[in-house]
Amino acid sequence: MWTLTGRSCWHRRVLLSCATGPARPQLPRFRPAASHGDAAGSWASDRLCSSAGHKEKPDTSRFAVEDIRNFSIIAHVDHGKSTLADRLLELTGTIDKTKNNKQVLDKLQVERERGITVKAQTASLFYNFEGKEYLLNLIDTPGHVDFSYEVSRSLSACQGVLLVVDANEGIQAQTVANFFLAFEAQLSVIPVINKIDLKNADPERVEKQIEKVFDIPSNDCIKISAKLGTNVEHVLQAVIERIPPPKVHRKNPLRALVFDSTFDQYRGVIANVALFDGVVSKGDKIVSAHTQKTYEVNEVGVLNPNEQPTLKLYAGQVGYLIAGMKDVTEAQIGDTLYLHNHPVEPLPGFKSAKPMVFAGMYPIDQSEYNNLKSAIEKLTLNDSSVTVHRDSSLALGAGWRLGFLGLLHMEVFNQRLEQEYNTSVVLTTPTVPYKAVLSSAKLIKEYREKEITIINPAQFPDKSKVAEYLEPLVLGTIITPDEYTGKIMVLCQARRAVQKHLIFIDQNRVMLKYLFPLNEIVVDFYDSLKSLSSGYASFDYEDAGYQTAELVKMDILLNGNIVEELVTIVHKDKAYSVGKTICERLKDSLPRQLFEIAIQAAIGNKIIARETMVVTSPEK
Ligand SMILES: Nc1nc2c(ncn2[C@@H]2O[C@H](COP(=O)(O)OP(=O)(O)OP(=O)(O)O)[C@@H](O)[C@H]2O)c(=O)[nH]1
Repeated sequence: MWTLTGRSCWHRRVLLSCATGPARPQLPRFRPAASHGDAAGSWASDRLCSSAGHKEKPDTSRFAVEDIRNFSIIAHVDHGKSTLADRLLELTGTIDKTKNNKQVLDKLQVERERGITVKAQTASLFYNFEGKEYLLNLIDTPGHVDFSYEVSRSLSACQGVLLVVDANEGIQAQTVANFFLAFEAQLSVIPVINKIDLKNADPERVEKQIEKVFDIPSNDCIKISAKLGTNVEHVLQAVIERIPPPKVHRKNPLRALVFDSTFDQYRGVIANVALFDGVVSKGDKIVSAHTQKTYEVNEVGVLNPNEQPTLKLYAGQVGYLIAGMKDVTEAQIGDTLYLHNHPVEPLPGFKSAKPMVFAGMYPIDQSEYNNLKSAIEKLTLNDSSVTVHRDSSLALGAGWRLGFLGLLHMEVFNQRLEQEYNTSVVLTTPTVPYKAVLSSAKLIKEYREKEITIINPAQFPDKSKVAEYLEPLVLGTIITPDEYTGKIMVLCQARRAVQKHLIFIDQNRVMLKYLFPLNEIVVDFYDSLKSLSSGYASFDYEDAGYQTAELVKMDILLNGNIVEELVTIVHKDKAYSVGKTICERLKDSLPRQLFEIAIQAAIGNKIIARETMVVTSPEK
């Protein structure tokens, strides 16, 4: 028998060693880290081109609404958004042309290390076209499905998009998802076929795909090499000619949408704003429609891509605003800011992000609780798609249960906490949000709702209280060369998926749509898909509601004691295989002990799997 202290100590070590979460989701290739000192936010500043004259306060008053274009770059992962952004920054003189300009807008350390964009980034470009100067506000967006909330928010500040498609890979799953985000937002779409310099590039085939899938005439496509700069000037021309200027009224009272925000230790909240009406200047008194609090504006400016103070910001422009918001809860993404004494109808804002996975997060040491709390608050200001609930665990103490848009999102958030806030955390195994429909009026009264969402498996309500359990569904899109279709169908069936759609997007590429239980794809589906299609299939998914499911709670016991943090919810049909796998993995990963440990998986009182960790003799 363990003493309580002894047990919880040992128990805690067990959790630390096994609470590493599941296998990594789709991790893109690793680019070398940026040089030392490339802290978030500082990287691009020294690359601002002084010869372009924008180091002084840019005067944005000279841009009439007709001279402004607001656009995003959207694409599947790795199709070249950030590289195209680099070339656009160079062509407009925003940064010097040097060989070192690689993904300049990917400023975060995590982005440069992983070679992916996780945070949308804005840059205001000043461009002279046919004797007239334009203000082009560009927002570079992430491609990975876990960061699609960044894309949809960015689109709210835009009238058009550059839809970048790789000339070799063609349309992929995130190309389709991102196109429909832009289409639903009624934005002008300019298709850009990138990487035409590649040996296997087939831009004509990709043009046909774009025509077939998106109904965009093939001669609307611009064929470029962002890497070499080929035809990139045509992209700027198309932005000016094909994207309409914003529809705004400068004479109306101020209406500004907060579409993103960051926290600066010294200056407080920096809100990225798109002005739909009016003008805002330093010294103005503004009100948050969300909190009704009044603030004085300390600074306004454009992002070039670093903050460049200006005298004013005018309707139609995209920029930033600092107004002494010190508390992170004051700056809500989606909020409308207006002038004191000039209330306006708030802008629609954004649908809140729907977390797809939840995991417990705890400080390694409880004395770090307050530091971690403040770090999480600041980081969630910059990443509003993370949801936070207070939680506690016997072994790990006080902590939180955080909701993320996917496992890569969870990893990136964790990495940013470490890199930007110098914290270390324990993350528990992620779970998807199940629901339970309560069975009686008495229970509904007790819980104050008919349906409860279970974000912590330890709180899975007993069957006696429940009319039915529900599991979350997603509609998955898979694009693959035809030769892998059969194997992919088998994989999908094994994941309890139901086929909804199959079309050929060209002679040998298929687009499949399947309804999946979210739980079946969240951990290792993408890895399996990639390995059985030799890396060629791509995958994206969107929320598709809930379905009734036969769910059971599976306890994991170590020497007969339930480990609350390892409780899992599983579909009844998969309980045996999941229980067996967990026991085997625990046996391999737990630290060896001087006593035998029985590792068991149980449903109620019934043991369904068991492994035994044998005694290791102490080293002589
Ligand atoms: N050959 C060639 N490679 C390119 C071109 N454009 C981009 N690349 C390469 O493609 C890879 C991905 O480019 P990125 O610009 O990071 O792609 P992205 O779409 O921003 O990636 P995410 O932000 O992770 O979605 C990098 O290795 C680039 O150097 C091109 O025109 N030709």
